[in-house]
Amino acid sequence: MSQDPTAPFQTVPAITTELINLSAILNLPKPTEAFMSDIHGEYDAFSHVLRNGSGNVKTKISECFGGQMTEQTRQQFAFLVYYPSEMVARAQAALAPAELEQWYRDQALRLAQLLAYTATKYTRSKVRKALAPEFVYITEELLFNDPQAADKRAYYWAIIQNLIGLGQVTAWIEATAHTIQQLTVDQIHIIGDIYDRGPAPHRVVEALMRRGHVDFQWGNHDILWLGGAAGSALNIANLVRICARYANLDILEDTYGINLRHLAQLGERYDGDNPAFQPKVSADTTLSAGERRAITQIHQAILIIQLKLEGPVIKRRPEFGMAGRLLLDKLSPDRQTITIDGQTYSLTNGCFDLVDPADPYRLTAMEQSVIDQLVQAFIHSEKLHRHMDFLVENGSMYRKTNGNLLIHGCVPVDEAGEFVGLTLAGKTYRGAALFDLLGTNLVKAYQNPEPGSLANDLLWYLWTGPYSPLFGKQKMTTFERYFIEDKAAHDEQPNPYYRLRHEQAFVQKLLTAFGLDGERGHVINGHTPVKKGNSPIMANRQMLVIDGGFSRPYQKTTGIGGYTLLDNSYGMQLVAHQPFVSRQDAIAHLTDIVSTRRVVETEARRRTVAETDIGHQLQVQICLLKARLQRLTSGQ
Ligand SMILES: O=P(O)(O)OC[C@H]1O[C@](O)(COP(=O)(O)O)[C@@H](O)[C@@H]1O
Ligand SMILES: [Mn+2]
Repeated sequence: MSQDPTAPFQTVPAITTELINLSAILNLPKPTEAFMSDIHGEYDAFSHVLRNGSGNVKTKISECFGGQMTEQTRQQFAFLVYYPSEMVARAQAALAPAELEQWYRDQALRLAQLLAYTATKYTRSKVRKALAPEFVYITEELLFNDPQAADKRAYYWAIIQNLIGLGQVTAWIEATAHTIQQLTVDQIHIIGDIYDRGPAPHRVVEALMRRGHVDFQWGNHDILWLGGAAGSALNIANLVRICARYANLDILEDTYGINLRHLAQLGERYDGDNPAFQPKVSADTTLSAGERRAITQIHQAILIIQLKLEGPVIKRRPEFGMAGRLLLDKLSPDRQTITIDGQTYSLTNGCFDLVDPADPYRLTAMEQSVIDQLVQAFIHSEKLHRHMDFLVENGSMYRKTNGNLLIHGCVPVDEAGEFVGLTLAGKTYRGAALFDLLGTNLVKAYQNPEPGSLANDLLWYLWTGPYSPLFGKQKMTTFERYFIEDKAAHDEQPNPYYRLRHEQAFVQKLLTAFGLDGERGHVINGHTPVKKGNSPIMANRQMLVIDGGFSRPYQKTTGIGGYTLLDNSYGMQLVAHQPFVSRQDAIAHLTDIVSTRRVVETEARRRTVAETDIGHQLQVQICLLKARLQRLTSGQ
């Protein structure tokens, strides 16, 4: 049971002080929340948005310094807050010693002023926790003293002068810039899909671990990795395939210590030039011809393992309703065609030599040993577990926060908008119950890896099952996308949710079904890139789709980088981002990648902490403390 936070306050003075403290907090402005999703391993782009607080740092600078700065100065100063070490290095390289000293003084003063401005929304104790411990004393002195006050001026400047003289100013600038980043956005909500397609998901997780104040809604791609760590062979086959597809196998080998040598040996059985399996890389890739060839081979080997592994799971779990995905047994004897749902398609780029027509789902001895070794490597990767522990501990299938519902994919429904779901042991789980069932099983499967158990099989269902809220489509046409040219066969049929989510009544029904206020809440979704020309704001502003558009391979579809959402005391704003080129480029050209802000909701009056979930908890504590005070003062 969680501890009673009012327990330490038992005497009249202690209760009185705490009551004053809590009531004051309730009156502070509501802290800013940022919502991001579909980061897909693009660490640099994500880190940029984290550093600029979805454009919020720049807004704070404008508010704090008003007309004092030119646009160029403001931009340079903003970049000092985002990338302090790089911007300091730039100044050091460009300025003569005397100019540099002046620069340090100017920047230190500005940073202290901006920090004071961003800190006004918070209690002193919260600000102290956000300060770098080694500079707490100095920074507090700068924060709470006015450089303009005559009697304090000399003291104030002496602190800055000493920081410079003692060679600490650079470290202080870096620490303070990070504190400003942190205070500009209080809580970060990630609506899923940190992993896959991009090169550095592990760095995204590590950045979030460092930063704290973060929660996740698991995305279907995150589930592949969570499931991998829990020993699901199918999840592993899928994620290794995607790593090969996007030339990211080094995440496995170098970051997570998963040896792919056996898989590469198996790959030698395949055609290194098969066009359907060439890695998807940008034109400026540094892959050698040999690497390209090896990846192409691995890609085929692991897809065939995946397709074979699907057979037994689909057969032992008829309740998953996935018999339509049994495809290897539908190949023609010559492997030139396949018949799906009565329609025969010719196959291109086939690679079925290791598929035994008499027993198509049987793994060869080598395939079996490759996948067994991979499963062991995933279960025992210490670093992977550290990252997945963080995702499990701070994550969930959905989240209700300050009246809003956060979900990666969808709430599965039928054409009429009625909730549908998974029937297990005669019981049908739909709506919130479906999420709860899948979430409980996920944690169970993660904590106790048991390949072949229902909980373990559900990890794969979450990735691709027809009623998986994280997938949201009727089927995943992976086989068809590799081997059939006819695009009609690639259709995955999105759940009717994606049509209905444009309607306000439907969104209100969802909110109510999850125990939220249908009139006031919002559903916040990730998962589906917002295509060029489409609006991310639907259902009379109650449905917000914020695929961050970080994924480079998908930027052709979105046309822009994508969206993030900010919710502060004034209301909600949707921030559109341009594609991010690179960290070096952003710093060299001071490009912010924030293009436009669209107001979703404006509050008639500024919202306070009292109107947030935390505020409601504080109000309960206030009631308890008042009752205790009354008992003490009335002598009961
Ligand atoms: O473009 P890729 O990487 O081949 O992936 C396509 C597959 O990804 C999916 O869209 C799932 O990934 P998302 O969660 O990113 O949408 C599948 O529905 C589809 O089959
Ligand atoms: Mn997704």
